[in-house]
Amino acid sequence: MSTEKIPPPASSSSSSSSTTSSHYEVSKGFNGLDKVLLRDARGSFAEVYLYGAHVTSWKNDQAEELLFLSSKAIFKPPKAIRGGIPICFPQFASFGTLDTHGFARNRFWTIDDNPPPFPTNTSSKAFVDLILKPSEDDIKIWPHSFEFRLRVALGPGGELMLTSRIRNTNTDGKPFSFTFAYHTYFSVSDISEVRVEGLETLDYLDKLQEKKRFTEQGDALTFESEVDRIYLSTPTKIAILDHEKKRTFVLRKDGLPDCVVWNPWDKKAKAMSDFGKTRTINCSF
Ligand SMILES: O=P(O)(O)OC[C@H]1O[C@@H](O)[C@H](O)[C@@H](O)[C@@H]1O
Repeated sequence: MSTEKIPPPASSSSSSSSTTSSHYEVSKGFNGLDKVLLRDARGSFAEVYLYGAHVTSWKNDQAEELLFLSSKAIFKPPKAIRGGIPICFPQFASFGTLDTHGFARNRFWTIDDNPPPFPTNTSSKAFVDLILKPSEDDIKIWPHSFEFRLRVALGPGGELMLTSRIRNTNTDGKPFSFTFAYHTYFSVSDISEVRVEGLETLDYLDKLQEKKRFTEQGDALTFESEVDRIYLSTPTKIAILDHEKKRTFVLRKDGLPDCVVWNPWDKKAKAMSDFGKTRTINCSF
């Protein structure tokens, strides 16, 4: 994910650290939960809670926050954090028997300082590798053994890069299938001023109409009421244009064909005790 923008001036913020590596710092966050801080040489920043491997902040080199994090977010297990980037695994939404969006977003992940090498080397100097393995209780509700490795990195231009590697470690060699999403909440100024480009002419399942299939007609997707759709077979590049902020989020993805666009609008947002406001657009892959 990256942004293109005409930036206003802003000050930078700092946070005290308790552990450091050459690539990240570990610090205490809300309710004493551990969080990892990433900073690059140009001043871009990301914050990742080990609870859920949840990215809760991504700032550009002007210290502008790019993700929405609800002011009412509850940083307390087993509740998932509202905003940022929840990881939905092994189930997206209610596509299965597990609780909505699976359990990875409300488990404690650990830092993996010795991950298997990546096929291509990234030039990032600010990154962290996290890992989740199922507990015995997890295996009772989802009977598969796995290793989920997530790398969160800041790219050379301050881009936020997430890479997931999921390995089947079932001892009997049994395959498993899963659904997965980065459930990113982007911070936008006024949702009525936002357009999403790259989804036009595509088919989508409308979750507000019993997942019926429709074809997107407009030049770009705009918002006038609640939207909750799964766009199918989407391109590798999608853009979110925020006219008021004069900012464009450019989303690039690989290996994740579908794209979920969700905005709860006022009524649904108010019904969620941990939501706060609706100036957000949720794009999940
Ligand atoms: O409240 P949760 O479990 O984080 O889910 C938030 C939303 O997640 C979206 O992906 C779903 O399409 C919505 O229907 C849902 O309300």
